[in-house]
Amino acid sequence: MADIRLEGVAHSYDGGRTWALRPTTWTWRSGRAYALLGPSGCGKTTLLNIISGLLTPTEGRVLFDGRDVTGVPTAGRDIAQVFQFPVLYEEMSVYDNLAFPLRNRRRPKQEIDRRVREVSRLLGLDPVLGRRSRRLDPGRQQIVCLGRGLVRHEVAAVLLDEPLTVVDPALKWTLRSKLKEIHRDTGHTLIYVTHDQTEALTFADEVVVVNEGAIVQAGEPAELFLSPAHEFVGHFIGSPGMNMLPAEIAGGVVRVAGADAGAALPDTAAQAALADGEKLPPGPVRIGVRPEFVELGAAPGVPARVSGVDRMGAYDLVHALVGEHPVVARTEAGTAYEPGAAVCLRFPPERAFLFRDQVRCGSLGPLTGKGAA
Ligand SMILES: Nc1ncnc2c1ncn2[C@@H]1O[C@H](COP(=O)(O)OP(=O)(O)OP(=O)(O)O)[C@@H](O)[C@H]1O
Repeated sequence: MADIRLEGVAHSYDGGRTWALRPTTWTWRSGRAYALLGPSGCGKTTLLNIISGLLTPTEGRVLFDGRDVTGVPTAGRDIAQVFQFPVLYEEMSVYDNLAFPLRNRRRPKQEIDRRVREVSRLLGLDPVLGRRSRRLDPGRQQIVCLGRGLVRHEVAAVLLDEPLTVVDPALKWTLRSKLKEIHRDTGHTLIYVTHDQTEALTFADEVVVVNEGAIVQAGEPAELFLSPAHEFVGHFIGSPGMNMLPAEIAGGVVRVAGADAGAALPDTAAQAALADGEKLPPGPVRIGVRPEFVELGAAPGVPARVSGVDRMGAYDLVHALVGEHPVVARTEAGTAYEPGAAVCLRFPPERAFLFRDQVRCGSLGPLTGKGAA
């Protein structure tokens, strides 16, 4: 296993006209389980193929434990890769497919047998160990591919590119928890590519969110949910995603639709650019607040009108309009709000953030003195 470092890595497929991956510096730390999360076409596979050596980046360097491997092909990198669709030796038995990476490296027979049986047991492959791979359905074949990717202890990393696409939805949950179990057992560095937030959040120690060829934030699942650093993370994670409301900072106070929503507190990064005690500059911002944290009630607050209620069973989603801007609040099931009702919205200080040019610059603080709720 190794720390895998990307230094200023960027990639263009068309001679620099467009960039599938914009200059990226990032370290994948040895032994951690990462999810690489982002929408289709954002550059996830490009990034993965640069790590595995299937692709040489247009710019930058790839380092494995400090060793420059930028020009080293896949075979010289000691990487295991599992693709979206099964790639197996179809005429070989499941046992032989699992044993293949170990035999290839001339591991002792006993060790091979022990590892194959461990992985087989964890992935539920024992009943089909002797069967030819082509006789299995595609879902089972993909599980064999997973096993083959995980069978070696000493790989630099295991890269998984949407590996559960062909697997039955009911089995996905089981397999994800098996993957975690195998990860705990082997301590592999895992990088798991997905565009599915549930898959990413339930699997990874750390989720790396990519959008338009750039890493926009990385963190533990709770951090991405509770403290998004970029509007994209707010939208993409959560269901429904974060509300974004246009607002204005004036005299250190954030105003929305004529009401004071809270004090404008700069983030640490924004604070560093400001003189001691200086406030966030006046002007337009967007308030980001998750539906889970929007409070509905009587004045004071930001005036809104209820436009609809979705009864979800376990909870309700109350849709409201602030002027013409939609806001969703998640409430307990059986809320009494009806479409057309006037309501006031409050955004808890520690749960509402301020964004400029999509990047977080601050948060909403409690109002003191005049205008305080
Ligand atoms: N071989 C290629 N030649 C030209 N353009 C490519 C090639 N592979 C990918 N691209 C483009 O690069 C961008 C990033 O693609 P990439 O496959 O890395 O994204 P992704 O996030 O993995 O998407 P998906 O989830 O759909 O697989 C996209 O605009 C894609 O069209």
